[in-house]
Amino acid sequence: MKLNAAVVGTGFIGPVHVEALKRIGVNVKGIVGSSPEKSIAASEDLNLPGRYESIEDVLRDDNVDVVHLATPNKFHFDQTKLALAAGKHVLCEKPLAMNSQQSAELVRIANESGLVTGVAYNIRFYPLCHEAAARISQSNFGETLHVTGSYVQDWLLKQSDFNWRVVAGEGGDLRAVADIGTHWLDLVQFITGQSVVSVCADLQTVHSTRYRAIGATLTFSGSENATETETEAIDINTEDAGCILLKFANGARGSLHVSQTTAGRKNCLRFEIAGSHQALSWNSEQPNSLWVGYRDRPAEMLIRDPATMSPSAAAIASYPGGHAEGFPDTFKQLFQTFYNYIADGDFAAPRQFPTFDDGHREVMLCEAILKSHREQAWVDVAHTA
Ligand SMILES: NC(=O)C1=CN([C@@H]2O[C@H](COP(=O)(O)OP(=O)(O)OC[C@H]3O[C@@H](n4cnc5c(N)ncnc54)[C@H](OP(=O)(O)O)[C@@H]3O)[C@@H](O)[C@H]2O)C=CC1
Ligand SMILES: O=C1CO[C@H](CO)[C@@H](O)[C@@H]1O
Repeated sequence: MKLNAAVVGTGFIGPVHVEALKRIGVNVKGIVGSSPEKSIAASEDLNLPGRYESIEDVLRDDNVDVVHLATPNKFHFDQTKLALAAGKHVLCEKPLAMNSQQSAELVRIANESGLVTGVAYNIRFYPLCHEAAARISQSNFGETLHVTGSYVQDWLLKQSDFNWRVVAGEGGDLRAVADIGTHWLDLVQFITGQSVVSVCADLQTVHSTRYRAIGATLTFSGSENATETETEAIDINTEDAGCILLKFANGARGSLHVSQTTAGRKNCLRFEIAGSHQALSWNSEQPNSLWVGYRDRPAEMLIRDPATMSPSAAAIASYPGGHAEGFPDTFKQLFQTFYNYIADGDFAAPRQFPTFDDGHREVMLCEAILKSHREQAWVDVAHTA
């Protein structure tokens, strides 16, 4: 079954979606941005056939089966509702919504619609992250004891670095945690099969004022690339960094450090998961190797290779060992899993991709983290819709 897609959002990640969809043979009909001119220019740049001027144009097109939402966070709720009302399957970028009232409503509407919905927690789709999940589910790993790690970047280090994410009204009340910490939290819960049930957070705003270049800069473009020198001062109420203690459902303990102000760390997610017999450690900047630690024999470095990995990990690796796969491949593998599910047509089957339920749980987790920081106390994570 050949499916047709359209992408909303022409900035950093929208074109990544387009590229990944083309690689798996999905027919991408067009892309839309914030204005008719930008929408048409982006479709032309990406060699897409459609000339949509707005999301409404996309939703009117009966030939579009799936809509990808790659817009700033504050648009996800309304755009998802519109797309579902128009009968489109939806793959939404993270975080699913700005708050848990919104994300709960999206779960409800999605369930009632009978359509297929997912959230782009792409990091799960590094093959060695699936391998870690497969190994932890086996008895020789033992019980999960501790889960530690970090997600750190440097693109918001300078006071002159600016992006819509730093403004609460655009990205949400939580920023570094909701923008990148949420990937780590989704990932370790996916790998361990254990939910985070309680959190104790301490967050830090490094720059309580930032300077926005008049003529805004795009994600990852760097303040030095801003074309205008004139700036305006903006008060910032969102966190640049934070530390969070974690309790998992099985009693395991953990800690996460998140920062968008760590010089030299470009986009670095690390985890170490200690079990009662083994430990596993992985770094997104060297994603093709997974460290496996033992008490009574030398540690191993497992190299991404479909010939030696577990079946679930081999299934999402397209290239033989030694042929590095990375960030763009994670979107390809996520989308392949999502589109295969739609094409198979059995929507009662288990979903092997991040769902709106997962996205909603992440939003509730973020809210617990913010509450914990504000109260300077442990907070239990709500688990109801
Ligand atoms: N899974 C992942 O690894 C990643 C996920 N993300 C997520 O993707 C989303 C987008 O982030 P990113 O690409 O970095 O952001 P950018 O700011 O780079 O791009 C957002 C784009 O959306 C466009 N836009 C704004 N409003 C609308 C609208 N109403 N309708 C259609 N388009 C609109 C913007 O247009 P204009 O340029 O005119 O402002 C811009 O081109 C966020 O939710 C983010 O969290 C982001 C990066 C990586
Ligand atoms: O989801 C995300 C992951 O990484 C980006 C960089 O690649 C982020 O900043 C972003 O929003």
